[in-house]
Amino acid sequence: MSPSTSPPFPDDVPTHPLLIVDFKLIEAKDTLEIEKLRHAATNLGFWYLKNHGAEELVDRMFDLGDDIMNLPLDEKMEYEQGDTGRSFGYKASGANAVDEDGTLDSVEFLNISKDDILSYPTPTHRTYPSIVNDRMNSTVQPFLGVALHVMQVLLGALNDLLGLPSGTLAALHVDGEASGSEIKIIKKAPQTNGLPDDKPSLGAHTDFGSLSFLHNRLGGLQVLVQGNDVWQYIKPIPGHAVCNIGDALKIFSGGILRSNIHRVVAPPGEQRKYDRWSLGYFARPTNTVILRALEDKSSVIAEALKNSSDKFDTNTSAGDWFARRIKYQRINNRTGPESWRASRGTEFKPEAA
Ligand SMILES: O=C(O)CCC(=O)C(=O)O
Ligand SMILES: [Fe+2]
Repeated sequence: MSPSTSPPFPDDVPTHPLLIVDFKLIEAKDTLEIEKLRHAATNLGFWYLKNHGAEELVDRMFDLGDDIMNLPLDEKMEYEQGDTGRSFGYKASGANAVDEDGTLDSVEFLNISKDDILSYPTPTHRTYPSIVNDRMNSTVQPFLGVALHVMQVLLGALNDLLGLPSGTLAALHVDGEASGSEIKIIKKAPQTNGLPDDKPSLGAHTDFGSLSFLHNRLGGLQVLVQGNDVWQYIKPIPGHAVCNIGDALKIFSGGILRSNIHRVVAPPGEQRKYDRWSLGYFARPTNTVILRALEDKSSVIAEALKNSSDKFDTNTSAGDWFARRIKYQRINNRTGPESWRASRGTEFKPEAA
């Protein structure tokens, strides 16, 4: 699993270079670094983040993931997320569609709710395998602590870039108010089902929430850059997280921030023979927050809306938006291509469906 024991990322596949943002400089309110963040968040909506302070905890979370995924399937299935649009818990490989034809996904993951971690040992939403509980204090809570700090600093910087009154975005993401925020540990075993390597193991999507903080060791994550019809890999760089903007921030910002489409395929080259792990923290707004542009709070956003045909007013709460997207990816809820369309977010273009 560690970078030293798996083959290097090949140099003959299409990759997309991301800007590297230094977290410590953002924290110190360095003007040039904040400009770099502005560029990344408004153009591709993806960037590398270095000096985030989570690296050692990420390794411990991957060890936890390994122990969880090695549990017998029937034990993991006791914690299955179900078909009602709930995200927290276990999802077996093949439980979701990756496209409108209903092709099955090939990743398994465990999602652990921020609310459940903060309220532990009292569950807010649900319980988890005992391996998670056993490492709650030593590993899960410390990782969440770093992730929440990173999110709070980045949300603060984006808040100011959008010309919002101080604390506006923070007030939409309050710890202790129920939300879809979660840690996600994903395993993709080497492809054995004869599917070609470029068949997505996790279908093309935009992220559902506000900001994502992603860690991976092997390649497989790809972005589709606007104006380009070739999917490009994001090459993992040791010690660097990948951050990206999700639908909620795109909508709050009236489209100023970009929520870009991405997917996961088999790792490239020799890496394809190895298990691929990824770990994410997904920050999402409080469930009751309505997803609409914050034009009444920022002249910058109001101005962006004037020049846009989209009014960014979904009339939907963050909780409902999130549940809908989860629910209609589930293969058990599939009636036809319309189910996949019902699971789409801001990336949805009828002509591309
Ligand atoms: O595994 C990855 O690298 C990306 C996962 C992802 O995009 C997601 O879970 O939303
Ligand atoms: Fe994603």
